[in-house]
Amino acid sequence: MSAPVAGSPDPLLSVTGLTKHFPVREGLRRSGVVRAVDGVDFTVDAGETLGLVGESGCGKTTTGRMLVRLMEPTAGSISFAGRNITRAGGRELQKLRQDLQIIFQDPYASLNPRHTVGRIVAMPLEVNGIKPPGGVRNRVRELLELVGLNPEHYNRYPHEFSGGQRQRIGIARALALEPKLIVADEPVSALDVSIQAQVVNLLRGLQRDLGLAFVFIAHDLAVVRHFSQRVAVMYLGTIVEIGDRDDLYQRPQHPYTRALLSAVPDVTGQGVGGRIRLAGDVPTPLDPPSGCRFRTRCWKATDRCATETPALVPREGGRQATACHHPETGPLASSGDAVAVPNEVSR
Ligand SMILES: Nc1ncnc2c1ncn2[C@@H]1O[C@H](COP(=O)(O)OP(=O)(O)OP(=O)(O)O)[C@@H](O)[C@H]1O
Repeated sequence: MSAPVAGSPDPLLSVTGLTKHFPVREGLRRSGVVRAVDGVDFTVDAGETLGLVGESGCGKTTTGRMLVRLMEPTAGSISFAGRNITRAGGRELQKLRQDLQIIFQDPYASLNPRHTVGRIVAMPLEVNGIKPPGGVRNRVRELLELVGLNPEHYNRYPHEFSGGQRQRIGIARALALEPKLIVADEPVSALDVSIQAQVVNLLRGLQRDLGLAFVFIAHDLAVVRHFSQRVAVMYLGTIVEIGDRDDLYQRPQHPYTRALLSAVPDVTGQGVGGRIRLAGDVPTPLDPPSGCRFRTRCWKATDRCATETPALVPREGGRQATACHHPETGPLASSGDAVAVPNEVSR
């Protein structure tokens, strides 16, 4: 297990060896385990955004849910504001839920259709017995305004709002308890592209004005780039690369990060980094490849990659860390990288 990398020595959130395995059963018999998250380490500073990116199924949502303790980790530890919260329960967990909030991908599914917007946003205050000085109603109106909604719409129902407005309602609810950190799980993926930028800008403004920290989960590297100071790239339950945003986008060292970046369209419709194309499907987390999990799709893989699991090694003066035996060193080409095909490596 490596130490958390590339953050400050006094982070708000620190995660070490975080693991979630889901048992798979056939009848009453346990037949295997889904290694959804398999020993991840990272830190988040107060007021900072860490972007968590990777393809579908790599363990982003599971990680996010463990952070806010909606899911129990199988192993590893989570510390928040200097306290180990991995097994917090009872009143400690209730207090923690005020500091740590989550915004979900599908705003509609997370809003009770039978409750008015006012009631939805007021709910966290009521559940926690918080009585704002000017009253709950005033505080809710303030929150609606803060997220760019009309406070006069207090008595409307979720179905009367557009997708972007519903996500704003979810954000207002998350802000009600004045949290220190918000896990935003694909908060714009379900929205029209034209609305995505508005919601991302709202979150950026809140981060700046309220000093909030975010773990911003997305599969889209372009979205993460606009919002994150640091970025962690996940593959099959592990972090393969983490670093300062500009370093990571300009000089990605892990072949997987390079491949992901080359698939991000730029304004010309070309990949920002050329034409690396990943071969094959993501292997199943029920039976991940030995050694480096990316090796079955990697064009640089050697026999060593099949036998030795690469650790997340700090590079670039500690600002970036990469789990790869054969990291790239140069900047990402602006265009024209060869289409990459993996070596024949046996599993
Ligand atoms: N309750 C569960 N039981 C069994 N397997 C699960 C469970 N929840 C998630 N998984 C599996 O764990 C792996 C990681 O899932 P997770 O939802 O965390 O990935 P993700 O990166 O967030 O994907 P997406 O972008 O599609 O949401 C997947 O293979 C998923 O099928």
